[in-house]
Amino acid sequence: MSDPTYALELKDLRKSFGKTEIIRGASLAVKAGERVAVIGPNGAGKSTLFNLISGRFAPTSGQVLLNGQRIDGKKPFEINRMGLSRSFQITNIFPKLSVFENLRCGVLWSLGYRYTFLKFLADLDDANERAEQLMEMIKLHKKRDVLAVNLTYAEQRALEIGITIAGGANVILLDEPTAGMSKSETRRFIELIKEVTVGKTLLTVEHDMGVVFGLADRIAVVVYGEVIAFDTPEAVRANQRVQEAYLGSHVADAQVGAA
Ligand SMILES: Nc1ncnc2c1ncn2[C@@H]1O[C@H](COP(=O)(O)OP(=O)(O)OP(=O)(O)O)[C@@H](O)[C@H]1O
Repeated sequence: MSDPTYALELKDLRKSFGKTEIIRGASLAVKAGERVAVIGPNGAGKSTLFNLISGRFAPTSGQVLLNGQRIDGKKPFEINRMGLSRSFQITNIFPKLSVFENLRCGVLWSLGYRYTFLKFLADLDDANERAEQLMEMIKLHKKRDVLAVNLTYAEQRALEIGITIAGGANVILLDEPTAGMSKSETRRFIELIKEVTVGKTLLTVEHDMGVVFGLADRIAVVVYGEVIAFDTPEAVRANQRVQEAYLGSHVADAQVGAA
């Protein structure tokens, strides 16, 4: 039976590419409103998990449930309309449109096939209003008419988050949201992510341990295609199996030390 108290559930999820099994029975149950960081060594399968959740890949077996409903095997846009939105490491903003226009496109796109042309005209006011609200939330209201191409890198990432949340999805997937940012930009950005995802369920793939410990209520540790631990940052830090499998590496030690 599915449990709608979980915003997102993975049940014995498996994915093979050719003969190689990359995701090997991953299970995870994320409560509504939780912020979860997915960590693990390079090649552990974090991006593949995100691709399975967002519908880019269909699993070989197992289930993915969004708010208690099966979504495995559905198309990305169907999953999006059911309430899950993903932003990519590769930016998906329109460079030649302004901040406002980018957000409005995000809002209108999320309305999808649900409206006819007449309804579209009626919705336009709502979409404008929602785009203005989003602009305030991501603190780009002073850049309203600036073309996205002319924003700083950090501003572009903020815009991308605005587009990701534009449709009002309640489960948000962010792939390395602070990649490429300076330390001070990263600190500000973590606060921004926290603010704009209040009341939503957040999953991030993250390499930066400072971000992980600053953002996550719980951490899912993926090693060799399985979730070997899912617990609070403190408990994960103290977990023997995690230390052996992942945090024991020199690089991770240095990262955790810096956190
Ligand atoms: N489309 C694909 N076809 C074949 N193999 C793939 C495909 N996508 C991923 N893989 C393989 O699956 C494994 C896991 O990759 P994945 O990108 O999910 O790991 P990751 O944990 O996100 O790694 P990183 O931290 O380096 O981004 C890798 O060995 C990768 O080569």
